[in-house]
Amino acid sequence: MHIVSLAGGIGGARFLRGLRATEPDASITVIGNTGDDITLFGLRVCPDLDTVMYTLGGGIDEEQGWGRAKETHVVKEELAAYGVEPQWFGLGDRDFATHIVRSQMLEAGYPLSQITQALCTRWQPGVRLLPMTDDRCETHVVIEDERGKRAVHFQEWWVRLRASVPAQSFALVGADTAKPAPGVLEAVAQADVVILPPSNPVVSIGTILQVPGIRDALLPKTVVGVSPIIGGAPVRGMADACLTAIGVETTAQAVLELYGSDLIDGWLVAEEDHAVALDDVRVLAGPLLMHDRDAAAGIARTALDLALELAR
Ligand SMILES: O=c1nc2n(C[C@H](O)[C@H](O)[C@H](O)CO)c3cc(O)ccc3cc-2c(=O)[nH]1
Repeated sequence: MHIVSLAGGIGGARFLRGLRATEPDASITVIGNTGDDITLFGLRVCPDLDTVMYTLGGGIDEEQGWGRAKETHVVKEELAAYGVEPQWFGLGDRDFATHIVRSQMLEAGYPLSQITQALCTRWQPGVRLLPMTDDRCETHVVIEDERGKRAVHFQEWWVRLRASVPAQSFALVGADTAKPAPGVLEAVAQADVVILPPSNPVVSIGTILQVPGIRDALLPKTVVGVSPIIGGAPVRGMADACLTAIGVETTAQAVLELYGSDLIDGWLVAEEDHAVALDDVRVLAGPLLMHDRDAAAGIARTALDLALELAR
């Protein structure tokens, strides 16, 4: 069986760990969000690809959900001692090594997809991890603060500002000319089913769907999504701030409508959202909180079973 999944960071990675556990013999291709990528200190950082890679590879800081386990921060402290900005983004020493390898390979001319494959040789995530695109494509956020109306990089809004300044809009800079990375459209064409984890519907899944060609390739497929919203609040993260910015309510119903019934065939919601309904979409209610690995595997199992049933 071949499963394709789209994924952002922490929620997507934990869901994928559950998917891999519940269906260990399946071939799973993960199309990762690279809209969060940022260049810092001359190094290319790909937070969502790394979160998936470390989580599935056993190297993640489990409590934090991102970055490396047993991390130290000597380089960060040394950079701060030189007064080098930004100091609001926490790169650890072990994590720095990943960004150094990636940046060296980019400098040598390798595309991000091949670099990600090379990094995964070490981590053996048990899935094929592909960036959504090899092209540079970054999410910027239009905000208005005491410095006026301006666009900041997504990470500045997310990490430094903690989404406290309302986003007026998001712009995926480079999206118009971006192409899906090699292997992305082929994997989708070969997929038996497609699963959308409970990742951020705007700046993770929504970003991947903006890469020209990806959404269209998914339309004829059986796609099951797991709602990232439970009872009017995000399962984790600040998805509500992102949804509000694009004029969408923070409800499982509104996110389903945002994705659209042309894309979604099955929609998994929490018990309290059992009333969610949309023509041509099979809605299933069940436990949706990923308390631990078993819970994540259970949710992934339900999503996969629904997808397999709908694909029949
Ligand atoms: O809240 C934070 N999130 C950090 N994240 C998470 C990241 O900003 C976001 O959660 C994702 O981009 C959203 O999916 C990191 C992820 C990495 O791979 C590497 C470094 C960081 C650093 C931070 C950080 O300092 N603060």
